[in-house]
Amino acid sequence: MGLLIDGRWHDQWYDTKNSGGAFVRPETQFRNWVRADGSTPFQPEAGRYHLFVSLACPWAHRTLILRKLKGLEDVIGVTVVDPLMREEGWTFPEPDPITGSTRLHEVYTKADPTYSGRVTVPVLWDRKTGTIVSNESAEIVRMLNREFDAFGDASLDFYPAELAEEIDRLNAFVYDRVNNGVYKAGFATSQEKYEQAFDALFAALDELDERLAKQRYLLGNRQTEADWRLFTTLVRFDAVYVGHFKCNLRRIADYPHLSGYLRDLYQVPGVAETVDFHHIKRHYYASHTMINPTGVVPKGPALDLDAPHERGSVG
Ligand SMILES: N[C@@H](CCC(=O)N[C@@H](CS)C(=O)NCC(=O)O)C(=O)O
Repeated sequence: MGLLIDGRWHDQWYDTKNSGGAFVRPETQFRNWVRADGSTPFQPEAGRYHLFVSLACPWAHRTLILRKLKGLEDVIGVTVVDPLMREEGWTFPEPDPITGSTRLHEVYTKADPTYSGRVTVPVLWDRKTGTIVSNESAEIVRMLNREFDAFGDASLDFYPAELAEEIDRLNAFVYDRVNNGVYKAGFATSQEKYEQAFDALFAALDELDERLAKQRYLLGNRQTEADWRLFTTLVRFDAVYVGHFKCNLRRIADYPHLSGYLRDLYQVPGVAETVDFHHIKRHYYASHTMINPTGVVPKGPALDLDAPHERGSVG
């Protein structure tokens, strides 16, 4: 695992020395937008854009879910990286047909030969101009939700204007405490920073569980972007974060409402196809050798996400 400095790859892990043992996620750098109104150089077109994802990564997973639900599979192509992320960072099992790269950092230096920063998934690539439009999942999902409606299912809107403010507010809370919260717990190198992240995470899960006692989804009776952003962390939680990231006060299976809510979302047609537990477990347990030096991947836990969710009558 490493990063690019002036376009050159360096194998080096996150430095937590300057932050008292806390994991601090760096800002994403490619922040352009595909816009249907022509206000940017990136117009929506079928076959023009391509996603580079890891099936293990919760941030990339958001983009795969939106692509699936919005019916954009024939419009936007996908390349999946190898589950293991080691000395060379993310790599491709065979040279990527879109850019000819064997490692994701080559995709970054094709876009910007002097790029400095981490090489992360997801990446939204523009085949026409040979560059990265965005490597920020939160913004890619917004593009997929709205800007490709000429090609996908325009009747589905996961970020409706009347709920936008509330979605943004919940997203900020869920990002800090849950999505990034599990990483802050798992990547902390001091007891204190780990415990802070752990306490904040479980207080947030308790609050979300209570909220979901009264309503089927986070914003009421319709699925929104906020649900899919929470889902990708919940679905990894019992398989990986409980053990590997030491988030073990409770499992999602122990929460009366979050557990059914997770199954409810998992059973939305098409979503289960975006979930790959082999990639998920192998990536985390075998890539983070500073946390799990043997790289041995646990066989369990037994999960039954196809069990009845009984959420239809909530709210
Ligand atoms: N803010 C980014 C974060 C993406 C991210 O951190 N992805 C992880 C995989 S789960 C990654 O590629 N990490 C590689 C690294 O940090 O070197 C987003 O949401 O798109």
